[in-house]
Amino acid sequence: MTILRPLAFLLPESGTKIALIILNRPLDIALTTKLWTKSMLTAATDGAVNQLCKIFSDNKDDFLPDIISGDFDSADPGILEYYKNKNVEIVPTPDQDETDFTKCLRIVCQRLDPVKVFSIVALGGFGGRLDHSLANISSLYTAKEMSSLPVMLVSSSSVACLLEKGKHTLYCDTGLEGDWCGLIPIGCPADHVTTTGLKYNLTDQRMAFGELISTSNSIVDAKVTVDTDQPLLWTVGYKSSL
Ligand SMILES: Nc1ncnc2c1ncn2[C@@H]1O[C@H](COP(=O)(O)OP(=O)(O)OP(=O)(O)O)[C@@H](O)[C@H]1O
Ligand SMILES: Cc1ncc(C[n+]2csc(CCO)c2C)c(N)n1
Repeated sequence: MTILRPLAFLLPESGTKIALIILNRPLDIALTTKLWTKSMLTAATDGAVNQLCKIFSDNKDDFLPDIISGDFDSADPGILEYYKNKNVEIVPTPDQDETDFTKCLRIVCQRLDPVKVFSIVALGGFGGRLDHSLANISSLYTAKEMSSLPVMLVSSSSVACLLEKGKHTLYCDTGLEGDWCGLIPIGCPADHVTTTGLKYNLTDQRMAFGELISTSNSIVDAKVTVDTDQPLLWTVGYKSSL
């Protein structure tokens, strides 16, 4: 059984440290700053350095990532040079069979101390290109082979993480949960899914695209349970402040 508080990484408590991966999507200054201060390790993937420079143009030295990785087809060469001169570690990941995010996750999982970090947060998971967004979800599957830490994909209004087959207790008690959630059988159908704590619960039901997927659902109990025979994507909206 796993226990997860999916939005804990958004709380200001200093005891809950994260590893932060910045993806190449427009960044929100307030959210990025908040997550940065909670990070023990920060990594930027390729074109994400352009996004960092855009929002922190006047104070980018206060937000130097620990690692910049990628195939470097998107990062502005001048910006990359800037970070290199600031002694930021640049890790080229030229392989063209995996996305920069998957390759960055592997590096981060090798470097982080799983005792000190309670989750890996990837900022900029959705929006823009659908192929990238789907690849980012696929990376959540790959990440399960790299680390037992939860990986949270974050966009401007949604958070998503992968629930492996088995029983899960999700504490949705941060006060930041939005008014919608979803449970999606994205890799393959799940034949037996039971939930509690949701407005629309499932009772030993089959979930599959073209049959039943759970969208526009909502949390009605601070404790949500999910019992599934296949991995499911859990997604929830969040409010940017309490
Ligand atoms: N439009 C997008 N939507 C969601 N995620 C994105 C998008 N664009 C980029 N990303 C994420 O940011 C990472 C780094 O982006 P980058 O600029 O390197 O994209 P790319 O060069 O087009 O593709 P790749 O990252 O696969 O080499 C990607 O691996 C992906 O996870
Ligand atoms: C079947 C298949 N489809 C697409 C790609 C292309 N691709 C996937 S990830 C990636 C890296 C992008 O930075 C690239 C180019 C491939 N290799 N194999």
